[in-house]
Amino acid sequence: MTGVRGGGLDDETLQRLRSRATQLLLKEDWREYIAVCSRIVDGAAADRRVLCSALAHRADARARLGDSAAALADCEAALAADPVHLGALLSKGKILRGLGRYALAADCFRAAALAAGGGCGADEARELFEQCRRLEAQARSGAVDLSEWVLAGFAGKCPDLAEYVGPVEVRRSARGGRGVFAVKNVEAGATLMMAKAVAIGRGVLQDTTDGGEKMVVWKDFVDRVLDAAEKCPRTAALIHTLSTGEERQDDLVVPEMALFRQELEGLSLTDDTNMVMQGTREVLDVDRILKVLDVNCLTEDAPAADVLGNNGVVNCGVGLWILPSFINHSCHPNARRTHVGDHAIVHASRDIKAGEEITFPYFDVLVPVSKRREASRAWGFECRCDRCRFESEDFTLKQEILKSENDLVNGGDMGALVVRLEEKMRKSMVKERGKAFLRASLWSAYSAVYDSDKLVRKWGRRAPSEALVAENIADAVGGNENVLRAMLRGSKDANGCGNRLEVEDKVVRIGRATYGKVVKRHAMRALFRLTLDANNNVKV
Ligand SMILES: C[S@@+](CC[C@H](N)C(=O)[O-])C[C@H]1O[C@@H](n2cnc3c(N)ncnc32)[C@H](O)[C@@H]1O
Repeated sequence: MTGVRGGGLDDETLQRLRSRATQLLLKEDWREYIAVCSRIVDGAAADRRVLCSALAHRADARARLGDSAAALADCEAALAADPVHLGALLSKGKILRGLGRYALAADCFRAAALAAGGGCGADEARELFEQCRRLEAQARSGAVDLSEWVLAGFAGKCPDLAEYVGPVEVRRSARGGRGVFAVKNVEAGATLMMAKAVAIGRGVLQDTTDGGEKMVVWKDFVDRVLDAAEKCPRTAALIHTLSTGEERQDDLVVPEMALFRQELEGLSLTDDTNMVMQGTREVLDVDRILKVLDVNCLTEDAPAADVLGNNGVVNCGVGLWILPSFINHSCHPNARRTHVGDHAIVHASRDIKAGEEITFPYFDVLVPVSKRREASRAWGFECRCDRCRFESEDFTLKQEILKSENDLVNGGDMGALVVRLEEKMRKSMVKERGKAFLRASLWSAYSAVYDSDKLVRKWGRRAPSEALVAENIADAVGGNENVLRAMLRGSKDANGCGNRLEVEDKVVRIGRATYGKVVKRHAMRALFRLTLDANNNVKV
């Protein structure tokens, strides 16, 4: 005779359901798997052991589908029945880790390690406990070291990263709407924030890819954002804080910083924030999300972005990162971002003073002011940064700037252009910052000279050295790969840039401003090699 479980499942049925669940698990058919687990849960109410493991398994599957709230509810139900259930503790810890609640996750893994004793699961629990402690420290300090991974040639899984909100605050910006501001002085290279994407769309595209494949990546990405917003009220609330591009700038609400911190529960939020958290499900429709994505998506191959660890694969990567979405554009930027897996790390690309607005370039800023104006209009705004104002309003230089831009378009001897511009700047006593702005704008003329042995022979003595120009631009426009490459090349004959040690220091400084302090000095050399090897059309 077969035994009958309290809730009505006999042994034979239970065995059948378990075999079915194993098949579905192997096929990763999570929806069916959840349905089978639910049948076991419903039928095994009186058998605590069976009930708890079915709940823990269902929690795992629900978490895989992104339904963290339902997954956590399953874990709580299992732990209410058996507070030291190993599977439920591990599942709960993993879900909390995924939500960035590292301290609570570490508590679960500690309890799981104790529950496992020396037996099966103990090593995994201890390892997860250590990982969550590391992530918790990262989330507090932002201290990350990617050096080992870089030195290993980005082999293996990319390092685990936490979310981090550094010394920054969202405030009203003079550019209109909101912007992100430094709340204390920040050194070039320092991490300002680390954000995990709400969702990412990636495709490995051929060089010849047409728009169709990109559309598939985009559609897939949009579906993921919609899914994430539907399943998680916090994600929906965060998306709701972003601009759709249709509001009056003055109507845009400045969100509380607490909203961006993962350890949201436990913090006291103002009524405004609570209202945002509670009221978003109703107002966050597909149409609104699409508009938000239009204004706020970042692409991995954009200017001011480095992707670490893609090992040269041609990638089309688009994503939504909430806090970085509040960063405005400037042609005189002070920040860059590094993409590691699904995380965007934003760092200072030059020294930033407390109170200064954090900006990164939305488009290539090593081009003349007229081109930048076109690009900002395509984005739907008029850039009025100090560099744009200097280049469009300085009366003494206006003619020279126009002529240089024309020469650039029409081709010809770029050496003559560079020497004439340098002469004009010298005569007009343009300050170092102004020189940097103009050299950055006419960067393609300068690099055409440095790239050509013939032009260097012809104009080299009258044009400033490559390293000197690179250093000058990096001081004003911030470190970036083009400037770094020029500094690396120019440092071999860095006349005017100091002795060997001084030049080496300058190279490292620009390297740090370009890649951030997440890569230490000894590992930066590997990135320098990649920078030098990269083909010439690498982004800013
Ligand atoms: C990713 S959002 C940046 C945050 C936005 N300011 C807000 O309040 O939500 C991009 C939008 O910000 C505005 N923006 C960004 N940089 C700007 C700039 N330099 N000048 C004027 N508007 C800018 C534009 O409306 C742009 O479409």
